[in-house]
Amino acid sequence: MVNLSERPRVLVTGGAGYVGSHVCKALSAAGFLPVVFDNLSRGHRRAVRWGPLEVGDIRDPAALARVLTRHRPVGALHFAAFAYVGESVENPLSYYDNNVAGTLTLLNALTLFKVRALVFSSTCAIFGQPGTPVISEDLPKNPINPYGRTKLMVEAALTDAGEAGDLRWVALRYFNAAGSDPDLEVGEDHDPEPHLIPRVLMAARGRVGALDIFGSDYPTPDGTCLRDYVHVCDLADAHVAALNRLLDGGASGVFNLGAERPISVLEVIAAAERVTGLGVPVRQADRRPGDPPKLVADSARARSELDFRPRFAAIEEMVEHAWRWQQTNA
Ligand SMILES: NC(=O)c1ccc[n+]([C@@H]2O[C@H](COP(=O)([O-])OP(=O)(O)OC[C@H]3O[C@@H](n4cnc5c(N)ncnc54)[C@H](O)[C@@H]3O)[C@@H](O)[C@H]2O)c1
Ligand SMILES: O=c1ccn([C@@H]2O[C@H](COP(=O)(O)OP(=O)(O)O[C@H]3O[C@H](CO)[C@@H](O)[C@H](O)[C@H]3O)[C@@H](O)[C@H]2O)c(=O)[nH]1
Repeated sequence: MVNLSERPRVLVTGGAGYVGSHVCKALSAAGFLPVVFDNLSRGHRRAVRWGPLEVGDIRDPAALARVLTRHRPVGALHFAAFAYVGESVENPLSYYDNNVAGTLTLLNALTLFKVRALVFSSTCAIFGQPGTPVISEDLPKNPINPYGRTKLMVEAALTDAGEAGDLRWVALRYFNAAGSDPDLEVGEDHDPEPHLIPRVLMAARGRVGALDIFGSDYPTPDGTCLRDYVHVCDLADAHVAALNRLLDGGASGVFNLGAERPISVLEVIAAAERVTGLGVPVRQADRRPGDPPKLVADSARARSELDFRPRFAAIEEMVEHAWRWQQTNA
């Protein structure tokens, strides 16, 4: 029997949230003890299942110092942030405060406690609308919403801090996280829920009214936005690989993580209708400010350096796992 307290501890900010909770499960399976640090503003106590929960805010240096003193982690994974494109356009200062100022406070605490390995949740929203068929790491970064700008600022801070000191870091730029744990131990649980796939499923079940399709006049084949939906469990595996790379002495780096397929809003709706056997009521709506028409990853670098090979690349699998989770939990 493995003694949990002897496992190497890793700090997981935002580990009570959607992506963070799935990563905690993968970290635990890989032999780590995830110590979740979360203010529960958007996460859930019940999603913290594989290690202790420390309730606190990344903008609070004293709370961070207490947790780092108590647990002495070998590395950190940083998910805590606000993460909604539309909300960031409406309330940008809260995004700069939480995502930029909060991360700087965390970085100072990690430096003080000599935690030198950090995996950061970045996003494809840092690119803006590059206009190329797929997005590789080195394309120009011109974010078109405050959310993307906050994440790009953090990448700049990490680059500079890494060059000036001992910090080694990996920024994982996810495209659209989707699906949920097929064992149904954790899932996507936001209130209110802004994301497309859960909202489509809620509309199918009659839990919300008709689904608003934000824009039908984009320069895309069916006029709706194209996104690259990537299964949250595949993202979780990439985090474990990135952490191990850093703990093994590997170099800092940035990686784009997607399933490398463009899927439109209408295609998500069609997949949901196939999976559920239900019709999804829809309504044409205006474009949502801040939305680029198309975001699709080139994940070749992650494939070669992190052995990133999505297990659940089909949109139907992502929708099916999200559907099973919703039916049992919401
Ligand atoms: N979901 C996606 O498609 C996606 C895509 C790209 C990047 N990301 C990034 O991944 C990370 C996780 O996203 P998510 O979808 O799981 O979001 P989420 O809202 O489900 O999880 C974020 C967690 O962080 C916590 N948190 C927020 N501010 C905090 C603070 N100041 N102090 C402590 N805890 C705080 C919340 O309570 C929540 O549990 C975010 O950094 C997000 O920007 C997400
Ligand atoms: O009710 C809805 C909800 C969404 N959409 C559209 O569906 C697409 C996907 O939207 P959503 O699920 O809200 O995801 P994004 O706005 O693409 O943002 C997610 O994906 C980004 C990467 O693309 C991450 O950085 C963000 O954290 C994450 O929230 C977009 O074109 C939206 O306009 C609708 O048409 N109707």
